[in-house]
Amino acid sequence: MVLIETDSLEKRYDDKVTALADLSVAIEPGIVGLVGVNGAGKSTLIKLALGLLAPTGGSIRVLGHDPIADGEAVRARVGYMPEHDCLPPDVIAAEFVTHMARVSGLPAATARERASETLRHVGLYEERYRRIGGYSTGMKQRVKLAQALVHDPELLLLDEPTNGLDPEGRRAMLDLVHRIGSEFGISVVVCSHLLGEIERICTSLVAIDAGRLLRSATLSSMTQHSDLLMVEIDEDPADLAEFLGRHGLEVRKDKRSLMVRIGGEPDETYDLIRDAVAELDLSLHRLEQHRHQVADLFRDLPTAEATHA
Ligand SMILES: Nc1ncnc2c1ncn2[C@@H]1O[C@H](COP(=O)(O)OP(=O)(O)OP(=O)(O)O)[C@@H](O)[C@H]1O
Repeated sequence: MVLIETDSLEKRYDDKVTALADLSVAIEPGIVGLVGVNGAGKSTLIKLALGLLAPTGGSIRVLGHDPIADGEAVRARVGYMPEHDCLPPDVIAAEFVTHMARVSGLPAATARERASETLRHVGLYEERYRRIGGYSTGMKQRVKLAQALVHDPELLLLDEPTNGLDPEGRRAMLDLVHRIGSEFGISVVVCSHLLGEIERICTSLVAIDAGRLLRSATLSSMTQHSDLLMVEIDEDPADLAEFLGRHGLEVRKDKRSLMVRIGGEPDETYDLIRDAVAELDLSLHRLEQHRHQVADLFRDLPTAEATHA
Protein backbone atom coordinates (compact mmCIF):
# COMPACT_ATOMS: atom_id res chain seq x y z
CA MET A 1 0.00 0.00 0.00
CA VAL A 2 1.41 3.39 -1.03
CA LEU A 3 1.25 5.91 1.85
CA ILE A 4 0.87 9.08 -0.19
CA GLU A 5 0.50 9.26 -3.94
CA THR A 6 0.34 12.52 -5.82
CA ASP A 7 -0.25 13.10 -9.50
CA SER A 8 0.67 16.49 -11.00
CA LEU A 9 -0.29 18.00 -7.64
CA GLU A 10 -0.47 21.80 -7.58
CA LYS A 11 -1.22 24.22 -4.76
CA ARG A 12 -1.40 27.95 -5.34
CA TYR A 13 -2.23 30.37 -2.53
CA ASP A 14 -4.48 33.31 -3.45
CA ASP A 15 -3.59 32.73 -7.10
CA LYS A 16 -0.24 34.36 -6.36
CA VAL A 17 2.16 31.95 -4.64
CA THR A 18 2.80 28.54 -6.20
CA ALA A 19 3.70 26.38 -3.19
CA LEU A 20 3.56 23.06 -5.10
CA ALA A 21 3.79 22.57 -8.85
CA ASP A 22 3.37 19.44 -10.96
CA LEU A 23 4.39 17.18 -8.08
CA SER A 24 4.09 13.47 -8.85
CA VAL A 25 5.47 11.11 -6.24
CA ALA A 26 4.60 7.78 -4.61
CA ILE A 27 5.70 7.57 -0.98
CA GLU A 28 6.15 3.96 0.15
CA PRO A 29 5.84 2.65 3.75
CA GLY A 30 8.77 3.18 6.13
CA ILE A 31 10.30 6.18 7.83
CA VAL A 32 10.30 8.79 5.10
CA GLY A 33 12.20 12.06 5.34
CA LEU A 34 10.50 14.91 3.48
CA VAL A 35 13.34 17.37 3.03
CA GLY A 36 13.65 20.81 1.51
CA VAL A 37 14.66 24.34 2.48
CA ASN A 38 12.22 26.58 4.34
CA GLY A 39 9.42 27.50 1.96
CA ALA A 40 9.97 24.46 -0.29
CA GLY A 41 6.37 23.33 0.23
CA LYS A 42 6.70 20.58 2.86
CA SER A 43 3.97 21.86 5.19
CA THR A 44 1.68 22.51 2.24
CA LEU A 45 2.06 18.89 1.13
CA ILE A 46 1.26 17.66 4.66
CA LYS A 47 -1.83 19.90 4.87
CA LEU A 48 -3.04 18.62 1.50
CA ALA A 49 -2.50 15.05 2.73
CA LEU A 50 -4.66 15.81 5.77
CA GLY A 51 -7.39 17.44 3.72
CA LEU A 52 -6.85 20.74 5.56
CA LEU A 53 -6.22 22.34 2.16
CA ALA A 54 -7.62 21.45 -1.25
CA PRO A 55 -5.35 21.11 -4.29
CA THR A 56 -5.66 23.74 -7.03
CA GLY A 57 -4.59 21.12 -9.57
CA GLY A 58 -3.79 17.41 -9.86
CA SER A 59 -4.60 14.92 -7.13
CA ILE A 60 -3.41 13.41 -3.88
CA ARG A 61 -4.37 10.12 -2.23
CA VAL A 62 -3.46 9.04 1.29
CA LEU A 63 -3.58 5.31 2.13
CA GLY A 64 -5.73 5.00 -0.97
CA HIS A 65 -8.24 7.71 0.07
CA ASP A 66 -8.98 11.18 -1.26
CA PRO A 67 -8.36 13.37 1.84
CA ILE A 68 -11.13 15.85 0.93
CA ALA A 69 -13.87 13.47 -0.23
CA ASP A 70 -12.98 10.82 2.34
CA GLY A 71 -11.57 12.97 5.18
CA GLU A 72 -12.97 10.86 8.00
CA ALA A 73 -11.21 7.69 6.77
CA VAL A 74 -7.92 9.57 6.44
CA ARG A 75 -8.16 11.19 9.89
CA ALA A 76 -8.92 7.80 11.50
CA ARG A 77 -5.75 6.27 10.05
CA VAL A 78 -3.36 9.23 10.14
CA GLY A 79 -1.77 11.10 13.08
CA TYR A 80 -0.51 14.67 12.66
CA MET A 81 2.05 16.61 14.67
CA PRO A 82 1.97 20.26 13.54
CA GLU A 83 5.09 22.39 13.32
CA HIS A 84 4.15 25.26 15.60
CA ASP A 85 3.15 25.36 19.24
CA CYS A 86 -0.57 24.65 19.45
CA LEU A 87 -1.08 23.27 22.95
CA PRO A 88 -3.43 24.70 25.60
CA PRO A 89 -1.12 25.84 28.45
CA ASP A 90 -3.72 25.51 31.23
CA VAL A 91 -4.64 21.92 30.47
CA ILE A 92 -3.03 18.87 32.09
CA ALA A 93 -1.16 16.72 29.55
CA ALA A 94 -3.02 13.51 30.37
CA GLU A 95 -6.39 15.30 29.98
CA PHE A 96 -5.37 16.89 26.69
CA VAL A 97 -4.20 13.63 25.13
CA THR A 98 -7.33 11.85 26.46
CA HIS A 99 -9.45 14.57 24.88
CA MET A 100 -7.68 14.12 21.53
CA ALA A 101 -8.30 10.36 21.75
CA ARG A 102 -12.00 11.03 22.35
CA VAL A 103 -12.11 13.42 19.38
CA SER A 104 -10.78 10.48 17.34
CA GLY A 105 -13.80 8.46 18.46
CA LEU A 106 -12.41 6.31 21.30
CA PRO A 107 -14.76 5.64 24.27
CA ALA A 108 -13.86 7.45 27.54
CA ALA A 109 -12.17 4.56 29.39
CA THR A 110 -10.18 3.43 26.34
CA ALA A 111 -9.19 7.03 25.63
CA ARG A 112 -7.79 7.44 29.19
CA GLU A 113 -5.90 4.17 28.93
CA ARG A 114 -4.46 4.96 25.49
CA ALA A 115 -3.45 8.46 26.66
CA SER A 116 -1.46 7.04 29.60
CA GLU A 117 0.13 4.42 27.39
CA THR A 118 1.07 6.93 24.71
CA LEU A 119 2.49 9.39 27.23
CA ARG A 120 4.61 6.54 28.56
CA HIS A 121 5.88 5.79 25.03
CA VAL A 122 7.02 9.38 24.58
CA GLY A 123 8.69 9.46 28.01
CA LEU A 124 6.19 11.67 29.87
CA TYR A 125 4.47 9.13 32.11
CA GLU A 126 5.81 10.54 35.40
CA GLU A 127 4.95 14.10 34.38
CA ARG A 128 1.56 13.40 32.83
CA TYR A 129 -0.52 15.17 35.50
CA ARG A 130 1.28 18.52 35.11
CA ARG A 131 -0.09 21.55 33.23
CA ILE A 132 1.34 21.76 29.71
CA GLY A 133 2.23 25.44 30.25
CA GLY A 134 4.88 24.39 32.79
CA TYR A 135 6.56 22.00 30.36
CA SER A 136 9.90 22.57 28.59
CA THR A 137 9.92 22.86 24.77
CA GLY A 138 11.11 19.25 24.51
CA MET A 139 8.22 18.04 26.68
CA LYS A 140 5.70 20.07 24.65
CA GLN A 141 7.02 18.48 21.45
CA ARG A 142 6.46 15.08 23.08
CA VAL A 143 2.86 15.96 23.98
CA LYS A 144 2.31 16.96 20.34
CA LEU A 145 3.72 13.59 19.31
CA ALA A 146 1.56 11.75 21.88
CA GLN A 147 -1.68 13.35 20.63
CA ALA A 148 -0.72 12.30 17.07
CA LEU A 149 -0.18 8.70 18.21
CA VAL A 150 -3.04 8.25 20.65
CA HIS A 151 -5.59 6.77 18.22
CA ASP A 152 -3.06 4.19 16.97
CA PRO A 153 -2.67 5.51 13.42
CA GLU A 154 -1.06 3.66 10.52
CA LEU A 155 0.70 6.78 9.32
CA LEU A 156 2.24 9.64 11.28
CA LEU A 157 2.86 13.02 9.64
CA LEU A 158 5.43 14.97 11.65
CA ASP A 159 6.14 18.57 10.65
CA GLU A 160 9.62 19.60 11.84
CA PRO A 161 9.42 17.64 15.14
CA THR A 162 12.81 18.93 16.30
CA ASN A 163 11.78 22.58 16.05
CA GLY A 164 13.05 24.71 18.95
CA LEU A 165 15.04 21.89 20.58
CA ASP A 166 18.71 21.93 21.57
CA PRO A 167 21.06 19.36 19.97
CA GLU A 168 20.49 16.78 22.74
CA GLY A 169 16.72 17.26 22.55
CA ARG A 170 16.81 16.95 18.75
CA ARG A 171 18.70 13.68 18.97
CA ALA A 172 16.30 12.30 21.59
CA MET A 173 13.23 13.30 19.54
CA LEU A 174 14.60 11.65 16.39
CA ASP A 175 15.51 8.49 18.35
CA LEU A 176 11.91 8.41 19.57
CA VAL A 177 10.57 8.86 16.01
CA HIS A 178 12.86 6.07 14.85
CA ARG A 179 11.62 3.77 17.63
CA ILE A 180 7.99 4.48 16.74
CA GLY A 181 8.68 3.73 13.08
CA SER A 182 10.76 0.61 13.62
CA GLU A 183 9.23 -1.00 16.75
CA PHE A 184 5.56 -0.05 16.45
CA GLY A 185 5.38 -0.67 12.70
CA ILE A 186 3.83 2.73 12.07
CA SER A 187 4.89 4.52 8.90
CA VAL A 188 6.22 8.01 9.44
CA VAL A 189 6.66 10.98 7.13
CA VAL A 190 8.94 13.43 8.89
CA CYS A 191 9.53 16.93 7.45
CA SER A 192 12.83 18.64 7.99
CA HIS A 193 14.98 21.31 6.40
CA LEU A 194 18.03 19.54 7.87
CA LEU A 195 18.93 16.56 5.70
CA GLY A 196 22.02 15.71 7.74
CA GLU A 197 19.92 15.45 10.86
CA ILE A 198 17.15 13.12 9.69
CA GLU A 199 18.92 10.91 7.16
CA ARG A 200 20.16 8.58 9.93
CA ILE A 201 16.62 7.56 10.97
CA CYS A 202 15.00 7.37 7.51
CA THR A 203 14.46 4.43 5.18
CA SER A 204 13.80 6.75 2.25
CA LEU A 205 13.98 10.43 1.38
CA VAL A 206 11.78 12.68 -0.72
CA ALA A 207 13.38 16.02 -1.54
CA ILE A 208 11.35 18.95 -2.80
CA ASP A 209 12.48 22.36 -3.87
CA ALA A 210 10.32 25.33 -4.79
CA GLY A 211 7.32 23.00 -4.80
CA ARG A 212 8.81 20.53 -7.26
CA LEU A 213 10.12 17.02 -6.74
CA LEU A 214 13.89 16.97 -6.68
CA ARG A 215 14.54 13.35 -5.77
CA SER A 216 12.78 10.38 -4.20
CA ALA A 217 14.70 7.23 -3.33
CA THR A 218 15.42 4.70 -0.61
CA LEU A 219 18.47 5.33 1.55
CA SER A 220 20.00 2.00 0.53
CA SER A 221 19.86 2.92 -3.16
CA MET A 222 21.41 6.30 -2.37
CA THR A 223 24.34 4.83 -0.51
CA GLN A 224 25.21 2.15 -3.06
CA HIS A 225 28.80 1.75 -4.15
CA SER A 226 29.87 4.28 -6.72
CA ASP A 227 32.19 3.52 -9.63
CA LEU A 228 35.02 5.33 -7.85
CA LEU A 229 37.94 3.90 -5.93
CA MET A 230 39.23 5.93 -3.04
CA VAL A 231 43.01 5.82 -2.69
CA GLU A 232 44.78 7.16 0.36
CA ILE A 233 48.57 7.17 0.70
CA ASP A 234 50.75 8.57 3.46
CA GLU A 235 52.61 10.85 1.03
CA ASP A 236 51.47 13.74 -1.20
CA PRO A 237 49.27 12.10 -3.88
CA ALA A 238 50.36 14.39 -6.77
CA ASP A 239 52.92 11.95 -8.28
CA LEU A 240 50.51 9.05 -8.04
CA ALA A 241 47.73 11.09 -9.69
CA GLU A 242 50.06 12.00 -12.53
CA PHE A 243 51.18 8.36 -12.95
CA LEU A 244 47.62 6.99 -13.05
CA GLY A 245 46.54 9.73 -15.44
CA ARG A 246 49.39 8.78 -17.80
CA HIS A 247 48.09 5.19 -17.72
CA GLY A 248 44.67 6.26 -18.89
CA LEU A 249 42.75 6.44 -15.60
CA GLU A 250 40.44 9.30 -14.72
CA VAL A 251 41.70 10.74 -11.43
CA ARG A 252 40.34 13.49 -9.19
CA LYS A 253 42.00 14.84 -6.06
CA ASP A 254 39.69 15.02 -3.05
CA LYS A 255 41.50 16.62 -0.10
CA ARG A 256 44.30 14.13 0.70
CA SER A 257 42.68 11.24 -1.22
CA LEU A 258 42.47 10.38 -4.88
CA MET A 259 39.21 9.32 -6.48
CA VAL A 260 39.92 7.00 -9.39
CA ARG A 261 37.15 6.00 -11.79
CA ILE A 262 37.02 2.26 -12.38
CA GLY A 263 37.76 1.85 -16.08
CA GLY A 264 36.83 -1.50 -17.64
CA GLU A 265 37.42 -4.42 -15.25
CA PRO A 266 37.61 -3.35 -11.57
CA ASP A 267 40.48 -5.80 -10.94
CA GLU A 268 42.62 -4.13 -13.60
CA THR A 269 42.13 -0.72 -11.98
CA TYR A 270 43.01 -2.12 -8.52
CA ASP A 271 46.13 -3.81 -9.98
CA LEU A 272 47.26 -0.68 -11.78
CA ILE A 273 46.95 1.36 -8.57
CA ARG A 274 48.89 -1.24 -6.54
CA ASP A 275 51.62 -1.39 -9.23
CA ALA A 276 51.87 2.40 -9.31
CA VAL A 277 52.17 2.60 -5.51
CA ALA A 278 54.95 -0.03 -5.58
CA GLU A 279 56.80 1.62 -8.47
CA LEU A 280 56.70 5.07 -6.87
CA ASP A 281 57.67 3.56 -3.49
CA LEU A 282 54.63 4.99 -1.68
CA SER A 283 52.79 3.65 1.38
CA LEU A 284 49.23 2.68 0.62
CA HIS A 285 46.94 3.57 3.51
CA ARG A 286 43.53 2.76 2.01
CA LEU A 287 42.17 1.44 -1.28
CA GLU A 288 38.42 0.86 -1.39
CA GLN A 289 35.33 1.41 -3.44
CA HIS A 290 33.78 4.74 -2.55
CA ARG A 291 30.18 4.75 -1.29
CA HIS A 292 27.83 7.57 -2.18
CA GLN A 293 27.10 9.83 0.74
CA VAL A 294 23.53 11.05 0.92
CA ALA A 295 24.82 14.60 1.29
CA ASP A 296 26.79 14.24 -2.00
CA LEU A 297 23.58 13.43 -3.84
CA PHE A 298 21.82 16.45 -2.38
CA ARG A 299 24.71 18.83 -2.83
CA ASP A 300 22.91 20.33 -5.82
CA LEU A 301 19.86 21.14 -3.68
CA PRO A 302 19.13 24.75 -4.64
CA THR A 303 18.30 27.28 -1.96
CA ALA A 304 15.62 29.11 -3.94
CA GLU A 305 12.38 30.02 -2.22
CA ALA A 306 9.01 28.90 -3.65
CA THR A 307 8.15 30.29 -7.05
CA HIS A 308 6.21 33.52 -6.86
CA ALA A 309 4.15 33.74 -10.00
N1 LIG B 1 -1.48 30.41 3.82
C1 LIG B 1 -0.57 30.82 2.92
N2 LIG B 1 -0.81 31.88 2.14
C2 LIG B 1 0.09 32.30 1.22
N3 LIG B 1 1.29 31.72 1.01
C3 LIG B 1 1.59 30.64 1.77
C4 LIG B 1 0.69 30.15 2.79
N4 LIG B 1 1.26 29.07 3.38
C5 LIG B 1 2.47 28.90 2.79
N5 LIG B 1 2.66 29.84 1.84
C6 LIG B 1 3.85 29.96 0.95
O1 LIG B 1 3.97 28.74 0.24
C7 LIG B 1 5.34 28.38 0.10
C8 LIG B 1 5.55 27.00 0.70
O2 LIG B 1 5.34 27.08 2.12
P1 LIG B 1 5.39 25.82 3.11
O3 LIG B 1 5.04 26.32 4.48
O4 LIG B 1 4.58 24.73 2.53
O5 LIG B 1 6.93 25.45 3.02
P2 LIG B 1 7.82 24.56 4.01
O6 LIG B 1 8.75 23.81 3.15
O7 LIG B 1 6.95 23.81 4.93
O8 LIG B 1 8.63 25.63 4.82
P3 LIG B 1 8.60 25.94 6.39
O9 LIG B 1 9.30 24.81 7.05
O10 LIG B 1 9.31 27.25 6.48
O11 LIG B 1 7.13 26.01 6.76
C9 LIG B 1 6.14 29.48 0.79
O12 LIG B 1 6.52 30.42 -0.20
C10 LIG B 1 5.15 30.10 1.73
O13 LIG B 1 5.44 31.46 1.95
